[in-house]
Amino acid sequence: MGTFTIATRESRLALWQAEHVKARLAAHGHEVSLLGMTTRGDQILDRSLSKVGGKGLFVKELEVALEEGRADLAVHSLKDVPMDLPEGFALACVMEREDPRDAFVSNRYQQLQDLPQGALVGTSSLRRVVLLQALRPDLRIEPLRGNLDTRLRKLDEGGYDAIVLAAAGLKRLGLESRIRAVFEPSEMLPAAGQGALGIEVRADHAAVAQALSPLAHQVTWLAVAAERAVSRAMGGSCSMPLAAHATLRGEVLQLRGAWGDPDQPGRLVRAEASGAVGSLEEAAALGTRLAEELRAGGAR
Ligand SMILES: NCc1[nH]cc(CCC(=O)O)c1CC(=O)O
Repeated sequence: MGTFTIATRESRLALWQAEHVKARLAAHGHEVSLLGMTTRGDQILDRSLSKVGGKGLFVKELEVALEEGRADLAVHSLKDVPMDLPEGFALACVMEREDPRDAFVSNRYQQLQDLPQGALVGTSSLRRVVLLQALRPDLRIEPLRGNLDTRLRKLDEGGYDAIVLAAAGLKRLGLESRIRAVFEPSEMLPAAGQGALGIEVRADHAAVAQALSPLAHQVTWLAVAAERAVSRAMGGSCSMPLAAHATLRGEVLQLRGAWGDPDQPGRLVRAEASGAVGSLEEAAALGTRLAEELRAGGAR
């Protein structure tokens, strides 16, 4: 049995996720402690993330802690993890996915369709912006940043008619009652990896990788391998409005993707691909194929 330290951001959601992994490892007889830290992504709250450096901002400080041996593993929302980890790091485990869908949150309206003409919706995700514009071109969409509690507070203070958040984060924090409606993936396709947790380790740290193996969820891993391959092949970052979502039916992975044109609001390219997959490599190949179809449809 091992003794491990988890590097974690200190937002309520990050701490929930780290505690979740801690409990799972403890149930397998390991001794686990947490090392909380603040990342650049947590500090920069005034600018859109896509303008200041993207996904890596939430991950870098945690990787430094792993590198220096102050921690053995870092728990991430997979959605926030760059497609290619830096040399020397590995994604050792993908855990079972929570609800991957986006949620409509409002204090006055039950669903998107109920919003009046020109209503104000808060989100800073370019993916959500382009998908919302496709559903409701009349809406005014304004940036909304900060951790979950901050975003909900800004809604409650009257800054927006509605906001869109990942259902997974709300459910994990016991805030499910804030969800007025969930968007089905057919109307608002989730981001690659949304709702799944990924655990990063130093690539040479075999003991922790072994301890993590019983926590892995193969069905989720196959799905997110395909989704992340779409992002990788598209050169995806959070400055690209890109969605990718896969579900496994038996052996067949069904993958959908959508790309929004930042220069042409409302224009969306969609593609679908499916195939039997038995390995992460095959799942990733399906994602690469889907990216080719998006490109063939005009995505850049
Ligand atoms: N980009 C922020 C982020 N990263 C992970 C989650 C929670 C959902 C998840 O685990 O995918 C959220 C909040 C949100 O998108 O509303």
